[in-house]
Amino acid sequence: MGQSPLLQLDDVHAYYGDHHVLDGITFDVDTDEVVAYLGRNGTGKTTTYKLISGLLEPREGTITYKDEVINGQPPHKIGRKGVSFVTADEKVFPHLTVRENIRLPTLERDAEPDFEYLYDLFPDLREYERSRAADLSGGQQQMVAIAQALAADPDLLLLDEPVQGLAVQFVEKVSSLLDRLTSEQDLAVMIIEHDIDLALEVADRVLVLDEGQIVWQGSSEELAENDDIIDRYIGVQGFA
Ligand SMILES: Nc1ncnc2c1ncn2[C@@H]1O[C@H](COP(=O)(O)OP(=O)(O)OP(=O)(O)O)[C@@H](O)[C@H]1O
Repeated sequence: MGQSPLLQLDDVHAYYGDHHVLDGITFDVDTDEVVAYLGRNGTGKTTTYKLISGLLEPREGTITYKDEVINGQPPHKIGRKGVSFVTADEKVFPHLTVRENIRLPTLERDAEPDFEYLYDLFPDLREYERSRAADLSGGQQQMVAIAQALAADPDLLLLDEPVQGLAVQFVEKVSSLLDRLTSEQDLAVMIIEHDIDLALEVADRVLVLDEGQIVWQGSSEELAENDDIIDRYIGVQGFA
């Protein structure tokens, strides 16, 4: 018998009021893989992250993480089990310093983040560690948000459009960062990304969501050769 996946969603449904946003989604994520979660705006990708991280409860279906059903558990409990969610907005506390922001997830534990490792991943942050997050650029704030998520020593990192609106050199940094993280740690990453080229570059596997259903899944290589799926469900939304 093989090892069970890190994360399993089985026939998961989610609603906002009467709005049926996720209509029975089923997928697995294994440790050490980067999974791109693609689809047009408003199809339910962020909602899926909210379910996995406990911000929203599925109306039907099960979410299993490390062999435990986690539906309905509060976010702080799921966070302690190893799930870190980097949201697309409200990334950092602007009035806190970089170092204080990074420390936040470990405040209630008896542990300090491994600042040396984090500053080695993000050298800019060592230089700005005493600066208020508000004084940093958008790309630097994004690094703070990812460093903060990593400070919790996650097993599953959920990234929601991590390079949206950022400069090309930052896009390259995220790509090499994910390579490094998955080779150095037992970490699974899901990434919501509208830049299809970046998604295909960083991901091992791709899930495509449309109207609340997973309509395609396969390797990045398979998707790169499947113009039909790209045109129908993803479209060309790269950053010029
Ligand atoms: N808090 C909320 N209350 C009501 N409806 C919501 C709420 N959040 C999202 N929705 C709706 O649920 C649907 C799915 O939203 P979601 O944010 O999950 O999509 P998405 O695939 O992440 O989109 P995008 O790529 O634009 O971020 C959309 O129709 C959205 O308007």
